[in-house]
Amino acid sequence: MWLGASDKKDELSRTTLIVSLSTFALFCFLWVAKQAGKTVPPLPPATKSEGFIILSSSLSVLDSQNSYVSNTVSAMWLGWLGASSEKDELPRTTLIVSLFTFALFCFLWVAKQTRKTVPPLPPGPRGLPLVGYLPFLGTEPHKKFEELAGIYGPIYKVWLGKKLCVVVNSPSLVKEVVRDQDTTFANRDPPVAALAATYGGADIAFLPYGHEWKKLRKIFVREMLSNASLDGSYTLRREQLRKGIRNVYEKIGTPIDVGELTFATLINVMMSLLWGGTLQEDEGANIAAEFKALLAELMVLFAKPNVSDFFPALARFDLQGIERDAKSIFEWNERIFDSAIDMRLKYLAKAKDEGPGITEQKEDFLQILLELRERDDAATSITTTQIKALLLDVLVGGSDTTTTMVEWAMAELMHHPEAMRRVHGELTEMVGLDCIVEESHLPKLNYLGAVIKETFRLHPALPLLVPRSPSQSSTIGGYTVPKGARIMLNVWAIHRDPKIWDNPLEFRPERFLNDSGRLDYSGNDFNYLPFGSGRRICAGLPLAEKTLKYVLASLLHQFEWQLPPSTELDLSDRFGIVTKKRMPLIAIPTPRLSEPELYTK
Ligand code: HEM
Repeated sequence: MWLGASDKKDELSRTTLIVSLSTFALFCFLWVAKQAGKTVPPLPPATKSEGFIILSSSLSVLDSQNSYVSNTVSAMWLGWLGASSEKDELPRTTLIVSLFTFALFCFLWVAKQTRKTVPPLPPGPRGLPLVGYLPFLGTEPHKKFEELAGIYGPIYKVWLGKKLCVVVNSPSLVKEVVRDQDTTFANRDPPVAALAATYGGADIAFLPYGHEWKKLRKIFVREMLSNASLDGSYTLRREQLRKGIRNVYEKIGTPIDVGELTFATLINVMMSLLWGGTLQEDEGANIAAEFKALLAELMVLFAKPNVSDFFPALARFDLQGIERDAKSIFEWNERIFDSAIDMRLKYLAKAKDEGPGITEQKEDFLQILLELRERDDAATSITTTQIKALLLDVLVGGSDTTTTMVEWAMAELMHHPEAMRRVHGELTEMVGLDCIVEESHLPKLNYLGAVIKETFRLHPALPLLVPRSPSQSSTIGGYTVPKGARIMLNVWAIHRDPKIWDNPLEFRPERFLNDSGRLDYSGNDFNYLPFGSGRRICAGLPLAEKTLKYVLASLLHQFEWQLPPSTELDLSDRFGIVTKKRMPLIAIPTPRLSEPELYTK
């Protein structure tokens, strides 16, 4: 079959084989003819060249059952090859040529087989020399990637400058990445700006998979965000949220930027979880305002396409100054963290002098982390840099994402009055209009839960998750994914795939009501992945889930929200590290609750 095949790639090795076989046949013919015309010659003196030894020993193996014949034949070969008779010249040359050609054939065949076992790179659009597909990506890469999925299928590649990106668009291939080969794909591919702003990538989000990442993640999930720790910090969250609600109440009847209000509230919530009341009231307020500006700037920097990321050879020139700006944010950040740590240490020293009891109220994240720093055990103790990296993960991971989702959910509800009525109905029934929402109410708010899930489906905050990178060359969907490539899991396309979702572009929370909880945030169903999946799934998920529902339930329970007169609701988005509403949601609150005191509690 192979000899008759017309595959051009096989042509060279086929020709080589044919030449080698025919030369060998010619040699056999000449040798037999020669043997027929003479008697067996006496044994010549052995000439010990390497080739003779190999040849003789291989013949011995072939004929190991008859050592006499074997010895005789090998002796003949040795003698014949070593002889200098002119009569032997032709068959000898023929043998050498045939052996050489045969070896060449074997070499080509093995090379071809090796090539065959390495699958090709995924298909993908052709780009321009040097810049690849960068000029065609536009300002909405998530939509462009969705469009390309329609053309190239469940996996494709794009070259962005010198960076090979592989985009995975189907649940079954996402599963190959985050479940079947999760360890291999558990590295990140941090952009230059992220490295500059996160202690060189020393935080959970950007550390490569390995011991340090596992240690920090364990501390984050088991110590900082454990159920006990979250329950214990409820009063901190409640206090900050109540402050936010009071703020809204003071502006009743006037247009409010919902995103701005939520962001400010969440920064306060996160800072309170980080270091509680360490900072004085007005100092805390100043720092919260500074952080707000800092994070907003950081998000802009992270979202900017950076030449240094696409052309690593140019990174040291920092052509756009992005690394420089990220470093200056980092320094600012560093000062705030240092001062909070310093104040806490002074407080602890004072507490030690003044006797026990005073430290008990401070079970915030900073306290947990400082206690870990004091441990002698290298496996669990952490450095000051790691403390700051973890604090940063809470602030960066927790504020912009959650704010974005509050804004989207509010906007979708205002766009779908029937869904808004249902949410209000549920809140009235489960909480009542004579008291305020507490976290204990949240599990009962099923419809609001479905609204949030549907919002995540239509508007995933990170539509391509946080890119991963394989630690070794691997195969996904039958294609090679080389070590170090950037892997983007296209949650945006999966959440909008009509083969998976009925009328995917419609906002229909009901689709999550009757799924018996199958579609949750755990990342086990690869059709629905707003928080990612596998080892690298969002580390802040328990806090995110709680905070988002708590903030939304409170804003919706206590107020009706209307658009300002003669404005229209805009539901378009703007791609970024977190993909948000293009236009801020501006809405006018009016009170829903019976007693004004309920707003100032
Ligand atoms: C609505 C809110 C949030 C959303 C939508 C969100 C989404 C995500 C996503 C998609 C990832 C990447 C997962 C992957 O690669 O598979 C991620 C990672 C991460 N998130 Fe969140 N997140 C949210 C809130 C939070 C909060 C509140 C925190 C911290 C308290 C947080 C901390 C982190 C960290 C540390 C990582 C990196 C995990 C790792 O690489 O191991 N996130 N998040």
